[in-house]
Amino acid sequence: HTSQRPKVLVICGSGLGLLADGAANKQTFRYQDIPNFPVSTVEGHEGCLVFGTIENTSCVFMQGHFHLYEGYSLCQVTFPVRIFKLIGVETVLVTNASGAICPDFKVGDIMIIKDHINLPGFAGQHPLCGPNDERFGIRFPCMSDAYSKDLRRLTWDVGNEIGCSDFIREGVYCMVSGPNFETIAEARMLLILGCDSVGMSIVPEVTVAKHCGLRVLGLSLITNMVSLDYSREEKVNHEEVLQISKMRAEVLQKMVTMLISRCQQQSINTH
Ligand SMILES: O=P(O)(O)O[C@@H]1C[C@H](O)[C@@H](CO)O1
Ligand SMILES: Nc1nc2[nH]cnc2c(=O)[nH]1
Repeated sequence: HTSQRPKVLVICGSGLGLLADGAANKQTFRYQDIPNFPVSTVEGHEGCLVFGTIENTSCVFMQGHFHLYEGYSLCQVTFPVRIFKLIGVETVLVTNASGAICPDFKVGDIMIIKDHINLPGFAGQHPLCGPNDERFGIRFPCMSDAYSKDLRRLTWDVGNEIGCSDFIREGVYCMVSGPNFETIAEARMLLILGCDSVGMSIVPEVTVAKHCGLRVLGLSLITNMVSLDYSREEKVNHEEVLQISKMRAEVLQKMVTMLISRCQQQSINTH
């Protein structure tokens, strides 16, 4: 149904579907119309695939991704990554919303993901469990460089250029399965473990992307501060997450659009 053959996949997290707005020549398909594609069940995830171009780079945007807490297996959650690998995608830009564990972070910060902790993976919920499909990658992939250093550096440069260096951070993202937000004891544990932010997504997709040789950049929008203190009265909710995503969507869109066009200009080919 499309002649576009994207080189870049952008996965839009909660409330971040607007990231596709920077693309030209758009063609949109609903997940529900694509055979065997999962459908989005969470508010803030439109459930559409948008093909388009940024400068001369062909891209595809997933407006909404899938979560364990929706009842999907990790095979279903990561299925689109392998589809796009087969279509010819080389770079994956994942975005999501997360809560700050690092007390120095602020709501509205954009955290460049330096590394992650795959907490469900520790408990055997891992997308690469089962027979290894050698067509995609090796049995024991290395994850010590999951997030491209070149793309992280480029993100700092782009952030400085568009004047948002004040709210760009870099840190370690931890995935939990959700759907509940953290207890205070859990949040304190995550701080001790070295996590800077916590959320419910993208680690399975990044793991599968890295396994099949894709280059990955991860940007996590800090939508709330996670309570580390029993005396704190504020309570996090999904509406607040969506509200902050909406507030930052425009700047993130500018950043993503510039990053994609810069990648093309500099033709960074290292993974
Ligand atoms: O889908 P992402 O990871 O962007 O969104 C986070 C995790 C939950 O889906 C939701 C909770 O508010 O935000
Ligand atoms: N687990 C988790 N996911 C989030 N997504 C957005 N904020 C949060 C949070 O505080 N905790």
